[in-house]
Parts: sequence; structure tokens; C-alpha cells
Amino acid sequence: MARTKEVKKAGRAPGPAAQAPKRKREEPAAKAPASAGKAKGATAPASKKQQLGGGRKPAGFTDHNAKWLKPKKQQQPVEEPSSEEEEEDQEELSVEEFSGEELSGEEFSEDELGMMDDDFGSDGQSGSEGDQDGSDEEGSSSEEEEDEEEPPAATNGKRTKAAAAGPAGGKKQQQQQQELWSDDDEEGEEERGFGGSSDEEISGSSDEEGDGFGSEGEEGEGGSEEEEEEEEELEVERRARALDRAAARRRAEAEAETRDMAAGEDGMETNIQDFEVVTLPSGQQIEAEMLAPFDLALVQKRIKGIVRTLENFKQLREGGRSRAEYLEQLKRDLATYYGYNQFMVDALLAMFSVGEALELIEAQEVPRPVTLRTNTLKTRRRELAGALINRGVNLDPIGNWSKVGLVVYESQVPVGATPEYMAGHYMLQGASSFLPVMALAPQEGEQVVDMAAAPGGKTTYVAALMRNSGMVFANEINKERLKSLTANLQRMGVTNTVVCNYDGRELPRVLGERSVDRVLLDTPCSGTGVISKDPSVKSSKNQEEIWKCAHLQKQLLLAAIDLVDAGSATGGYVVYSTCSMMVEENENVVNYALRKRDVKVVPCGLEFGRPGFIRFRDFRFHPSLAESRRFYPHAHNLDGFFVCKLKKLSNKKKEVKDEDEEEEGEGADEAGKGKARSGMKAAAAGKQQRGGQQAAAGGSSDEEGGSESEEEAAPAASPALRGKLHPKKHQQEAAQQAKQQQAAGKERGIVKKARQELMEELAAKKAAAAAAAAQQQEQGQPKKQQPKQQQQAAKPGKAAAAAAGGGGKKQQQQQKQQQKKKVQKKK
Ligand SMILES: C[S@@+](CC[C@H](N)C(=O)[O-])C[C@H]1O[C@@H](n2cnc3c(N)ncnc32)[C@H](O)[C@@H]1O
Repeated sequence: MARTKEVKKAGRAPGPAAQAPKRKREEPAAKAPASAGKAKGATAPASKKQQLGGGRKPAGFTDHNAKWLKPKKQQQPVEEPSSEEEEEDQEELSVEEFSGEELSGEEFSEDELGMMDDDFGSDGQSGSEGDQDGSDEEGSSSEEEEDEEEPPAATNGKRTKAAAAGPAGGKKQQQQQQELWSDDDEEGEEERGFGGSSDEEISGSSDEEGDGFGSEGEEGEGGSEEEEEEEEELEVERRARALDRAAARRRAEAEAETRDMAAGEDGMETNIQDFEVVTLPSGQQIEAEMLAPFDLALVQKRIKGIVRTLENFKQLREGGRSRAEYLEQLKRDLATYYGYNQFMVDALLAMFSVGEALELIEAQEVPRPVTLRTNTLKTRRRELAGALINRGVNLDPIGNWSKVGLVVYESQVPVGATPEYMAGHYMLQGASSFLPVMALAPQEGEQVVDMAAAPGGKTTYVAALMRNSGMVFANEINKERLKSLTANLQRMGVTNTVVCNYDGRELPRVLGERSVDRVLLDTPCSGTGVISKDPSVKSSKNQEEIWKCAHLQKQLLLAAIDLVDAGSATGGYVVYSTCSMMVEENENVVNYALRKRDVKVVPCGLEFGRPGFIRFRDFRFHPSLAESRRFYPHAHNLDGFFVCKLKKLSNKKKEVKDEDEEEEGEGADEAGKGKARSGMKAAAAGKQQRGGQQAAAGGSSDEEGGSESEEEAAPAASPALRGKLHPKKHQQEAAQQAKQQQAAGKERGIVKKARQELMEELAAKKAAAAAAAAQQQEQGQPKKQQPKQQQQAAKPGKAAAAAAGGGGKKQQQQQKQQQKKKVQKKK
């Protein structure tokens, strides 16, 4: 892989590569072997420098506005270079000035960077809503239209070279800058808010629920002290091993880089290397390698060699070696070199070509850029940018796709503790978390639910887009996490939000079915898209856990749909998002909802991202799933993310047996393991489009929601097979289901009883009133007695009913008997 490409990957702005303005020339870091060696491309370990916006000023950002974006202090000494070389020198110098060494731990503590983690997955602007149903359009705000702005450099009282270049020299550049800084959307829409979430949050919270999302730390609970110590030791050992591996990897990369440099001026590998045949180790050699300390330089070289070979198999294969043999060795090497478990390596190689899988894995080794979202309830982006630039923050607009996002390259102050941060002018959050809120596009005055809300990155964005109007229910199951949620709501000046603490699955009962206009379900998930933030995911996930996530996600998604009113005048939408790349947790969950409820997938309105899968392994999904969007670190410089928008067509629920959907999941599960393919052939696979795993290849969307036959075209295994394949899992699930049913039954019982009592009370009142009336008529009793009788009859409950109803009958009987006696006497 060419080094220049790697450099771009490491620092590129989040979002569509094509949209970002091109840099004038190559990154200085790419030309400086010393610094490049430390932070080579995507595989470099995270340095402070990289944590801040990927280390170098990334390609894809406005190189030409780099000078005015620099902190005031840095701008002063910059003189107009007389030639391009001088200018280049100048740039290299300024990059050095902002190198990682400058950013001491005090300036940018782990905690502060951790705040960023908390905001995983925040929000974006509604402006990009592209829903074809037409109900989502937002009116543009005049305020924001006015915001067609000069870049914040003006706040420094300096004119930059680009800004000062005038019509001849800098018109194009100015235009590019203005496009980036403009709050005007092409569609005339505006942006206002944001949101976020983190991995830690995800696993932590689900633990509480016993959903099986427990963090590793908690798994050991209940064990003896010794066990705990042992576990601690293991954890320490694990970390030590990871550190060793990372150090060795750095060494290997430095060596490789030196080789690259020697091989070609631009670090391009030579043709000789390209056609080098990789000799696979023999069985004995493999064993010997496993016993000896890892030679990571060798492994790294072999990974690249095998990838090249598999991409050009006929030419580069070693005689007598099969593709499968190369693939097996590649899997072993990827696991060794990057610390993934076999399950994760298999999953990635099933999803991508070998070359792309390697790119993704390498991108996961590098932190995503530090990004923040302007809180439009309190400020505007250009004002915020100006204030931060004056504090020594080097930043840029995140890209054309967001009008509220900023990317931070370097900072002389902790960006999680500036006065502006404290005052709620921005939220630190990953750019990927803008996306679901952009897709949701909440409207002013609506009722919106954020089903899994803490720490509130997305909720605060939703509230900002709604300009604090209408009502937002921010729900979070984990009490502990309510603190961060409420703190963020308060800091950001959100006033339209009610915080609730329920299991999201209960919300339709609590808030009422069909009670709101839109629901955001940023669901708890396996976190396989955020490995750069939580590397433990590389080795801690397995298929069983992924299915557990999927199970909860299906239930949450149905609850989300049930909350929404299909008849909402302005909405009727659900947005489902995860920070997982697993198909089981994404398309599979939405596909399930399509079968159970009257909903259809609609475009997310996001300008970029890859289409969701409609075929994957033995899965067959509804073609409209191609409208969902996938985001990847290597392709978009965003965390791995999935977003899908659903429109509720009617409030009816489809009748599909529960077993069916579980079969679908289990069958595919086994397909993943390659064990039970024959037992669960896709019934309607033939009806599906052929050719390529990627939905992108042929996934046409069915606007009407597709035919029933397509919807039913999921792979299936017989219940008996399912039981055999997962006896333990089934027992657990059955027990859990029974427990849930029992709880639900209990609840239903209480409601039923209360309702019965109420009915009896009413009946008693009626009976008493009737009896009193009859008595009055028949006996001609004085009127003043009536109230007394009625009072007595009106006593609540069964007793009152008995007293009222029973007493009345007795009286009637007595009266009849008296009358009879009178008649007899007369006779
Ligand atoms: C991905 S995080 C949400 C991040 C949040 N949307 C944001 O942008 O800041 C998932 C959240 O779901 C919560 N959660 C887990 N299980 C839940 C359930 N059954 N109902 C509601 N929330 C749940 C977790 O505690 C976690 O806070």
C-alpha cells in the first residue's frame, strides 16, 4: 500500500472524501521520514497528536485556510513566503510546532479525551433530510441564512493569505471556504443541533439489564477474591501483551517504512516487491512460529504479501497452494498482528475483500478525529470557531455535510474544559453520531422519543433541531447514566426534554402506543464499529453475544415502532442506529421489523455512506434495505456505524409467528459458522437479486415496501435443528421469555383487577339507584330518605355492590311478601 494513501487515511476529515476540498500538495508529514515514521498511516498507534484530529492537518480539509485557522499566536510570525518551497517549509514548520510533544498530558488529559468517548454518535443537522415523503422538510431559518459567513479568522483581526488573495488569486479558495463555513444548505435547510454515545456506555448499561452485554470487568462478579486477583492479573497480562504487540508493530512499521523509502522516492513499493511470491509456512513452521515470540515484522510483511497474492491469485500464487490455504494463513496473521479473535477476523473477511478488510483493520488502529457539534440553542458555528481559535484551538468545519460540526486538529487547551464547553456552546462527539439525528430530522413542535439516550449527545441535538419546542422523552435504562444525561441537557440549555428511566421495551405501555411523532433508537450494541475507542472489542466478542444483542435490538425496534403514530401529520418515523458493523444487529433487525409491523425503509437523507446489505452470507433481506446506510472508518473516517430510517405506514401489527424470526437468526448464525448451511437454505433465495454480496451492487429500493414473498424470503432452520444447535441458548431464552411473560402477566393481572373493581363499583351504584327508585315508587316513602339509601349504595368496591344490590332485592322481596299477606288478610 502506498504510504501517501495511508497518510491521507489517518487524517482525513470525517465524511465523504469526494466532497472535501483538495489540498494543494502532499502533507508535510508524508515527506518527513522522521515524523512519518512515528505515525505512519493508519497502523500507527495513537499519539496525542493523532488523537487530536488524526495528527496532521488531514487531507480533505482546507489546506488553503490552514493559516487563518491557526491560533492567533501562530499566525503572527507567518510571513508571506516568496516561493512555493518557502511556503512549504513554513507549513512543515507549523506542523512541527503542533506536534504531539507539545500537547502534554496536562493540556489534554485522558479524561478530557474520554469525554469525547461519552459522546459517541451524536447528531447532525436536519438540513439534509431527503425524505421523499415530503413530510420532513424543514423551513430554513432566517438567522442561519444570514449566517452566510466569513470564516472565523476575522475574529482574530487578521486576514489570511487566502482571504487576502483577492479575486484573482484566491477566488476559488474563498468560494471553497465559504461553502464549508456557510450555514446555508443547498436544500435551503438549516442545521441546529446534535447528540452522541459511547461504547462503554453501551456495554455498561446492558449489563444492568442482564442482557448479556456485560463488560469484561463485571463478568467476574461473584467470584472469590483470589479469582478476582487472578482476573486482574490476566487483565494486566492482556494489556501488557497488547502493549508489546503495539510496540513491536511500531518497530515493524518503522522498518517497513525504511524499506519503502529505500525502494522508491515516494514510498511507493516497487514492482519487484509487488510480484514477490509469498511462501506460506509449512505445518511445522506454523507450530514453531506459535511457540516462538512473534516476529511481527515477518507477520506484517506476510499479511501484505498474502493480500496481494489473493488479489492477483493466478499470477502470484505459490504452486500447489490453494486460495483457502492463503486465506487461513491470513486469518492467523491478522489475529496475531492486530490482536483480533478468530470470530472477528472471519466476520470482517466475510464482509469485505481481503484488501479492504485490511484497510478497515488498519483504520481501526487510529483514533477518529476529535469533532464537536455547535449547540445552536446557544451560539453559531462561526462564533464558536472564532472563540476557540482565539484560545489556541486549530480547527476546521467538519465538511459540507454538516453545518454544525467542527474538527479539531490540535489544541493548546483541553477542549473538554474551555469556558465555551462549560457554557454549553458545544458538545464533544464523534462525527458519526451526527448522522442518526440528521436522518431523524425532528420537527418543531413534535413529540419525540430518544429511547436509549445517555449521555445525551443525540438528545441534545434533537432538542436543538426542535429549537426547544414540542417535547422530547429522553429514556435511559441505566440509572447511573442518567447523571451524564441530565448534566448534558442542563449544560446545553435544553428545556423541552423529560428524562425517563425505563427499559425501552416498556415505553409503549408507559407513554402509550401511537403516542409520538418520531422515535430515535440509537440502540445498545456490540460496539464492533468503535474498536479504535475500545480495542477490547477485537477479542471479546463472539457470535453468541452478537445474537444476544440482536435479540434485544429486535424487541426495542418493535417497541419504537409501536410508540409512533402512523397518522402523525408531520412525522411517523423511526430511526434505528448502531455503532456495530455486524449484519445481525443491523439489516437483520430492520428486516425483522419489516415482517412484524407495517413499516417501510425510506432514504435516510444522508449524502454519503454505503448502502445496507440485501444479501450477506445466507441472509436475504428486503431490497429496500439498500436505503439504509453503512459508514466505515477506512472509507469515511467515521466510526463504523449503521443508520436506517423507517416510515410507519399504518398502526396495524402483522401476524408473524415469533418462532419464524428466531429461526431466521439462528440459521444465519450457523451459516456464519459454516455448520448448518444445508439446513437453512433461503427459501426464496432465487427470487432475490444475484451477484455480489454488497447491496450496493444491485440493491434497488422498493418504494412501496416490497412484496410479501420478498419479505418472507429469509433463511430458516427447523425448530428442532435450532434446539440442537443451541440447547443452552434456547433454555436460557425460554427461561427469560417465561420470566418476561410472567411479569407481563402479573402486570396485566393488576390492571384487570383494578378494572373489574371499577366496573363492580359502577354496577353497584346503578343497582342502588334503581332499587331506591323502585322502593320509592312502590312504598311511597318520603323523599328525605332517598339520599341516605343512595349514600349507602354508593360505597365503593364489592362490598358496596353487595350491600346495594343485595339489600335492594331483599327489600323488594319483603315488600312483595307484605303485599301478599295484606291480600290474604283481605280475603
Ligand atoms: C449507544 S448508547 C446511546 C447513546 C446515546 N444515544 C447518545 O447519543 O448519547 C446505548 C444506551 O442504551 C442504554 N440501554 C441499554 N439497554 C437498554 C434498554 N433495554 N432500554 C433503554 N436503554 C437501554 C445503555 O445504557 C446506553 O446508554
